[in-house]
Amino acid sequence: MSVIKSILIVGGAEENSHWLIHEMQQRGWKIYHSNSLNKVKEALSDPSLRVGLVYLDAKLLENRKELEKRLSVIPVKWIALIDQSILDDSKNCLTLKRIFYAYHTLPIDAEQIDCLLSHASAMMALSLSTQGDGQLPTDEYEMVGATPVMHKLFKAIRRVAAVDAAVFISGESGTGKELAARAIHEHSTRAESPFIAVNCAALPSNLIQSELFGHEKGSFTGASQKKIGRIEAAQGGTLFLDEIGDLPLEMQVNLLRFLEDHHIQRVGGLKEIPMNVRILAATHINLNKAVKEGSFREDLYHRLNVLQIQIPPLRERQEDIDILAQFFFNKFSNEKSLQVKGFSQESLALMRCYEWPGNIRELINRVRRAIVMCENRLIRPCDLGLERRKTPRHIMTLEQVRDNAERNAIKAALSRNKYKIQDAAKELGISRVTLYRLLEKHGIERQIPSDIK
Ligand SMILES: Nc1ncnc2c1ncn2[C@@H]1O[C@H](COP(=O)(O)OP(=O)(O)OP(=O)(O)O)[C@@H](O)[C@H]1O
Repeated sequence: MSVIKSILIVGGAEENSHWLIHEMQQRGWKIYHSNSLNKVKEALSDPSLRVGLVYLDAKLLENRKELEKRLSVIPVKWIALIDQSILDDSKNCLTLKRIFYAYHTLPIDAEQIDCLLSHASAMMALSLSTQGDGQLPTDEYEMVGATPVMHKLFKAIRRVAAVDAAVFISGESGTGKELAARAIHEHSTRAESPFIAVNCAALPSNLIQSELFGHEKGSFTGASQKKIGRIEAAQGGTLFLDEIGDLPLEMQVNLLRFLEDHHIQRVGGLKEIPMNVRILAATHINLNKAVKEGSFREDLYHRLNVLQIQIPPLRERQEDIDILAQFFFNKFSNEKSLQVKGFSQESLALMRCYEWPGNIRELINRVRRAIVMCENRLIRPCDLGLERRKTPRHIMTLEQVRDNAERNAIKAALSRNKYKIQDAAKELGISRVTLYRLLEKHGIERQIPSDIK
């Protein structure tokens, strides 16, 4: 699931801050609001606080040094809410650059702020995790994601977790269906009871009945002991039926019967055992199609499909790739005493435009492999096995083409202007702050020019 979400909001005229607080609460953030930087004690005791929003007006900027001092001791990534005119003063720009993760010019666009907050929050959690305090850009179920589509997913998970109906989780292989199922369980009132995952595709056909429903001693050759089945093991908790589309038709009938009357009978047993189990099911195949083709029972499909959760493929949330790659890098890099510090810009760029047919599972494998194979400070495309997979120019998205053009123009302007930010920005027709932001965005190395040190 997403970062446990708390924000500290500082300042703002009453009506503006009320509106902002309301909008952010709607999007699942927990808010601490203070009119003054002196009164943020309560927020500081919340370990999930990773990001702060401050209305940076001319009054606050009057005592710039004091402001910088106060902001920098609060361990969050700061986002400034500013009037466009603040950028006219180069000293303001410096303060923005030094202290803030990002800024947003008023009026507020709640969607954009939500997105900025998610990124800042995830980046803060990443820095914390690299400092070794074990905090990650996730909650305890380790679902990383800062994009709007992942936000929607986290919200949906919380919503379905609050009720007890069956949930059908769909998504391509390796997208995180099981992780989502665990998150639903952990957020539900059943969290203290067992979560049992069954991969229906991996059950040997002759043992499915006994695996799911259990058996009594001596009920068939080899049944030397009584065995509790997976359904019974989930008593009081949640049963996750993965790859449900692979369940043979005859087993589908038995499962349906259990879903309808909430009782099971062990193989060879006579007793009807009452069950209290919540069912979550998933598949990567199109079950609608399977129903039409007759390989999946329609009545069972409707029983399982009361609520739906759809997990997006990785290629539809490219903006999460950097965070995910860094997350897995942090997770696995202690496997090799590390010379390796992270990813080269080229690797990150290639990862962003790669299709990821195996989704997050493939990303994990490639990052793990790269950590082992890498002989340099930074992981290169060849370490990831992505060097020949560069998306050919003719199928680049417009966004990628724009990105490349932007990066090249900035590099050329910097080099023409001897890396002087002010001159390069002037030539490019943008403010210095914008140029700093773009350097950060494209990971372009820079020298701090003497005129703004
Ligand atoms: N959002 C996420 N953040 C971090 N790790 C993730 C995320 N989603 C998935 N993973 C990791 O990716 C791997 C694959 O996830 P999972 O097994 O849940 O996928 P799945 O969709 O159930 O796969 P399959 O269709 O093959 O059963 C797991 O190691 C899981 O921990």
